Formats: sequence, C-alpha cells, structure tokens
Amino acid sequence: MDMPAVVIKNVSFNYSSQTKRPALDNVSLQIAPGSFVGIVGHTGSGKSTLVSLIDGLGRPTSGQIQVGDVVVDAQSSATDLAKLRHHVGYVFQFPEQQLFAETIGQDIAFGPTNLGWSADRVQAAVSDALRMVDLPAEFAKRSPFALSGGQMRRVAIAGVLAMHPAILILDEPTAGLDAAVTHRLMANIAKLHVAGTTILLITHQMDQVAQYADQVVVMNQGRLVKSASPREIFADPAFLMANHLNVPPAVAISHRLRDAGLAIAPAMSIDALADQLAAKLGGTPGE
Ligand SMILES: Nc1ncnc2c1ncn2[C@@H]1O[C@H](COP(=O)(O)OP(=O)(O)OP(=O)(O)O)[C@@H](O)[C@H]1O
Repeated sequence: MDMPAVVIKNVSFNYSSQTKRPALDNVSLQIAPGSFVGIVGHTGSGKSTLVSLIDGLGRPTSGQIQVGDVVVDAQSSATDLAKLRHHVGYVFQFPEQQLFAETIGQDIAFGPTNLGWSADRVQAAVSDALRMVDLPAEFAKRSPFALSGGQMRRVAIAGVLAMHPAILILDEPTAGLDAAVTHRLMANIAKLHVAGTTILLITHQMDQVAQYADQVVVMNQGRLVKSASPREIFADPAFLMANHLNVPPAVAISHRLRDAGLAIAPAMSIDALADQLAAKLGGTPGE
C-alpha cells in the first residue's frame, strides 16, 4: 500500500462551547509520507485540535482534511471519520491514564482486536509492540498497574503501535518522564520513523525538534504561522520570540550539527562531540 500523505486545506474549527476566536483558523498544511513533523506553539495555540482532526475525532467546521485517499469535511459521516483512523494512531497526553485491562497483553491487544484481526495476528502485534517500546515479552502477562510511570507510558504507546499506524501522532510523549526514559523513548520513535512511519510530534521540548524533526509547524492562536525546516525556524530569533518559542543557543546549534551528519546523544561530553567533529573534518582535536 502507498504510504498516505496528509493534506489540510483551509481548515477552521470551533468548539461548540467556544465564543472567542476559533481553535483553528484557516489552517493549510501538507505532510509528505515518512516525514517527522514537530508541532510547536504556545499553550492553547491549537496543536491538539489540529492533530485530533487528522485522527478523525471531529469534523472541521470548514475546509477539508485528506489522509491518503480519505477526505473529510464538515459534512462527512461518522464512517468517513473512522476511515481516517485506519491510517492514524494517536498517543494522547499522559496515555497511561487510559490503561484499563487486567494484563498488559490484553491492554495492547485491544486496538488490534477491534480492527478484526485474527488471534494469531493480534498476538504477533502485541509481541512486536512490546519490543518496539523496549519492554520484555513476559510483561504481557503482568498487570499494567504494577509498573513505573515510564513503563506504563510505554505500554500505552505500545497499544497504539500494535495497530501499525502509517501516521503516528504523539502529544507530549515525554512529559513528566526522566531524562534517561525520555532519551530511550525518543530513540524508539526515531526508529519507527526510519522504518517509514510518519511522525507528528507535539512538543514544547525544542531539543527534540532540533534532534529529530525535518519539518516544524508553528501554531499561534489557531493559525499556522510557519511550516519549515528546523534550520529555517531556528534562524530567526524575533520570530521565535513572537511565537513564544524558547530555543536555547545550544539547541539552535545542535540541529546544525545534526544537519552536518553528527550524532548527538543527550549525555554526550563536549570532548566526545569534539572528537566526532574532528573525525568528520579529518583532523585531530586540539591540533
Ligand atoms: N473541549 C474544548 N471546548 C472548548 N474550547 C476548547 C476545547 N479544547 C480546546 N479548546 C480551546 O481551543 C483552543 C486550542 O486548544 P488546543 O488544546 O488545541 O491547544 P494546544 O496548542 O494543544 O494547547 P496545549 O499546549 O496547552 O495542549 C484554546 O483556546 C482552547 O481553550
């Protein structure tokens, strides 16, 4: 199957209870299959609303959303909305709060079972998903409620991965996790990206954008103010300030190192980085 592109055309959205400005105001955006998109912006700028429409959780008030060959607009039926979800997996903020089953295996199996997959296929999907989030296979038989917060988060993410979405939406997946767990989780997300999954990552962590995204979507007050490469977004301090984006200088530099083909691990020492740089340039550090 061809991997689906996402095309958003002139989408506006009002929550029914909303009296002020719309949550989304004439947003247009294209996302190529296999992209890693960082979605950033101040609180309340419309990030979650945008991705929830891509997942078919509501209809745009006006405009249209296309994912692969599925198109939805204000008139679409519930069946059309559900079709979007065949392509999309959505990891909500704090997804561990939605774990419910007696065992981890049952929890992860819930989505694939609902898709009507055979028992064997579900079983294989559960094992694969546990592996993708670095959890041992024997965890399938355990209760999700005896785990650490970081492990529960990974079980919840595995429940979405088990459905093999072509497009994976993650809303602040590392919020509240410590540095080591954050690093491992982001590395696993990067692996999925390399394997061809389109990633839409909502984050306030600019270092994650710098390290992983190839397209950055900046939202402000319901409007999409820019969609461009990290290099282009980070190059304009006035733009960053106007859009409440806090990009420390080290982060702004780190994406340039990535562009230069240098692998940067969060706990890397300056010496190790200097060695990499020297090797790349063909010299010895300090010479
Ligand atoms: N269920 C709702 N009912 C009414 N208004 C809502 C609802 N959910 C969000 N809004 C409003 O829509 C706008 C966009 O909210 P949204 O949650 O999409 O922003 P966000 O960028 O994801 O914010 P955050 O970073 O805080 O998660 C805000 O003004 C918000 O108050």
